[in-house]
Amino acid sequence: MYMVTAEEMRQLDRYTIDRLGIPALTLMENAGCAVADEVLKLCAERSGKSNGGFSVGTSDLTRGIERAEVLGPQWAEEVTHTGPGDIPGHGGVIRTESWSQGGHDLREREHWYILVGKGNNGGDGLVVARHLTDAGLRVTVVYVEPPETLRGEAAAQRDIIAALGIPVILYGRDTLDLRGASGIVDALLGTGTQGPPREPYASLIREANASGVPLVSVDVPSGLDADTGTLHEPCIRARVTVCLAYLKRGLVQYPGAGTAGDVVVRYIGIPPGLARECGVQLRLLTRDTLRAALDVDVSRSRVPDGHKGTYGHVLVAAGSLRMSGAGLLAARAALRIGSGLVTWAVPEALLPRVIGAAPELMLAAAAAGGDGEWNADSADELLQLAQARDVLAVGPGLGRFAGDTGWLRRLWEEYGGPLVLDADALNILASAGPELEAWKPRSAAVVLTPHPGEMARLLGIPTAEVQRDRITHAREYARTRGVTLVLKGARTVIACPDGTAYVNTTGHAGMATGGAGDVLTGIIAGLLAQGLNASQAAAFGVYLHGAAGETAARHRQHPASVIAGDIIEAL
Ligand SMILES: NC(=O)C1=CN([C@@H]2O[C@H](COP(=O)(O)OP(=O)(O)OC[C@H]3O[C@@H](n4cnc5c(N)ncnc54)[C@H](O)[C@@H]3O)[C@@H](O)[C@H]2O)[C@@H](O)CC1
Ligand SMILES: [K+]
Repeated sequence: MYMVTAEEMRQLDRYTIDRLGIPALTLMENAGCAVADEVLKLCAERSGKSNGGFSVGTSDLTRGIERAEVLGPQWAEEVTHTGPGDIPGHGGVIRTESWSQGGHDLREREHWYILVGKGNNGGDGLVVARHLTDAGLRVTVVYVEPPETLRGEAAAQRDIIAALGIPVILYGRDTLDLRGASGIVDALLGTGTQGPPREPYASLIREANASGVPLVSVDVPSGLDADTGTLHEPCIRARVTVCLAYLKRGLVQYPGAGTAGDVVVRYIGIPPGLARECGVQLRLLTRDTLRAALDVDVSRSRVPDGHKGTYGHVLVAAGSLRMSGAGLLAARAALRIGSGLVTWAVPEALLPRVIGAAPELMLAAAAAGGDGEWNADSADELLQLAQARDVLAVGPGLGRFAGDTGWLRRLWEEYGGPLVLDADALNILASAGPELEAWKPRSAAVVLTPHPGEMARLLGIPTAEVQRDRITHAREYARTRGVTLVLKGARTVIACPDGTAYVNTTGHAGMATGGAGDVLTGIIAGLLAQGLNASQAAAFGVYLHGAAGETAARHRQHPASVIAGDIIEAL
């Protein structure tokens, strides 16, 4: 599934309207219909009729066109049998699907307020108001600005609402108490928002949040930066966000993801493939994306006559006296993900202490010096060890590194296979600063796996700035440095040198635990060793890491109890 910025969405809208000739009013109609459908589902869930929704012909992609799920006796479609379909000459079934959900009951129970802004988001809201009225709900439209100020398609919708006699009030002039509502549709601000909501929008958003009533946002919660996920003050806290046509980036990145509630992306008539044609390169990372966009064999089939050489040999250079566990976790994860062989290189003095820690691992001593720490002399030994290995992973638990950037530069320039850099290796890379420009470009892949703090050091900016727009920073770095970059944290971003990028959704907050990152390094290295390219290994590795964390949480019965070793065991 593609993810777009507000500007990309505007271009896709314009293309659909101007070049394909689909009228803007049609898109707005579909949008409003889709949102009304989601509101009705919420009503049905609330009344206990939770085994379905009700949809009109503008149905979404996943469920196909012209679906009608039956919600209960008074919602049922009428079916007239005109004869068995298999007897020639007898017609088929006549089925009438009524949008009206009917019943006095519903009107008594459901009174929805539709908060309408001045732009097209408000226009969508007016379509919702009409459809909910037709479905039998009690509806009140709340204009935040005088209705005369609406323009274009939104003005056309305003006139229809007036012609139908649907009750409207003007915020600030008429009395409004949202607390009595059964639900609120937030159609105040969409992708056309500039900066924090101004008055009177801001006050109305605060009132809606304070009402305690379930909120359904149209496209994005009003007050959310659709591109970055930054929350302006104030911002709607939605129960459900019905996102139109394509997922907006801000709904997937925190803190935006935390204020959007359940996000439903609905088809509104814009061809789904248009995003690709228009050059959108950002996708949500799902099994489908892995299969279709990244060509990953998610079933992980193995050749029947394979041997350990078939599945690659990883060299992990990680761990030091005080942080040997980081190295062990990375190396064990590389094994568990299916590498044929894994060699774990440690400083010589550490070797006797880790023998037997994981009998499946091969061990190697590097960085002689007697203090159990890494030093600059180890470059030769590592390069020699790496020659016969398919992947080199460096970084977890290196600790104090007694040397300068020259050590890493040698591994970078002289090792010919894929390189995975994490943790302390990233700090060495960051300290290289602009000198990095002079490093010989690698022909084999580099995968960097920074957490936000490490990313901030790589970029020389504050961590908060990285977090403010994770997608943009990750993509910029990957493109300019020619590396595959995994920016860790909730909703990990995977950015590739060609500009494509993915946002992961697997995993949970319980994975914020010591060593989880080391496990990811091992997973990615292990996938590279098995022949996946850097984008595949990074994306699939992140996806599997999160999915394994979910399995571990179920096993432990609480996410907080998951520790890094559990993630390895759950792989
Ligand atoms: N363009 C299209 O073809 C379609 C657009 N759609 C809807 O249209 C929305 C985008 O519509 P618009 O571009 O009209 O923009 P919006 O409706 O998001 O908002 C624009 C209006 O809000 C005002 N505004 C902007 N920032 C503000 C702030 N911080 N405080 C107070 N007022 C502010 C502007 O003056 C403008 O009048 C989408 O989110 C979606 O809901 C859908 O109808 C589908 C089709
Ligand atoms: K909105």
